[in-house]
Amino acid sequence: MSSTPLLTATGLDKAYGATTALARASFALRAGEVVAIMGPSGSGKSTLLHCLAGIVRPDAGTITYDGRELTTMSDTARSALRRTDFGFVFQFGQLVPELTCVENVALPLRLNGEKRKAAEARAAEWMARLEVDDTAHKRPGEISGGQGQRVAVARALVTAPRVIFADEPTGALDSLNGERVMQLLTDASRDTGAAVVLVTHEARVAAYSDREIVVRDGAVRDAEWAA
Ligand SMILES: Nc1ncnc2c1ncn2[C@@H]1O[C@H](COP(=O)(O)OP(=O)(O)OP(=O)(O)O)[C@@H](O)[C@H]1O
Repeated sequence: MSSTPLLTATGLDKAYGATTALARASFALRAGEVVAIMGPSGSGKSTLLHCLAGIVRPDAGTITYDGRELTTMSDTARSALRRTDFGFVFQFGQLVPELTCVENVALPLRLNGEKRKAAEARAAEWMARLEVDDTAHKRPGEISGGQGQRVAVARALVTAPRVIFADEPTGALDSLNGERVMQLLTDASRDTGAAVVLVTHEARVAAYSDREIVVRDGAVRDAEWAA
């Protein structure tokens, strides 16, 4: 491959007690590409995503992001990196119920020290982009599931991350809403140059990616980066 990967994982092992979640899993992601992680239930997809995002520390193996070794970084340094360089979209319950939607979208900017007005102005731009500007002053409990996921995508994009990690982002949505979320997410990532790592078991969702990899029994089948 011509371009150097932005994020590389090599030989990841992870066990939870007697359960092996990852076994010599390897993965590489180029800047700006959209990759779908597929595979059977329990095969290790979410564990791989969480390791790549610096949320779970693998038992063995290395993860390099933009020249930095994630596995040996301090927890503080990894948290800082997650806030500045990564965005996250999960399946459920990720919005803070007490905050309005615009406050939720602005939250990552506020955590990075931005003033409320500027943060909410930028949040409002992303909400318009994701076609949920009408939910700005509602709370998450007052909007639909599809709107909630689009608010979550706006929140993931608001810090201009280089990588967005999405774990079953359409898993709780009907197919029409799911497709809309995927279209808006991938359009926005292509415009901003953010890479997307997406866990899904739905071929229809994976179809929005540039490339699919398959996890089986904790190992990755990745034709493109195979030695
Ligand atoms: N926190 C945990 N504690 C104990 N076991 C875990 C934990 N997280 C994952 N596992 C186990 O590790 C294996 C891999 O789980 P993982 O969630 O990564 O799979 P998955 O492919 O994402 O599954 P699914 O498609 O069902 O979400 C499974 O056997 C799972 O039960």
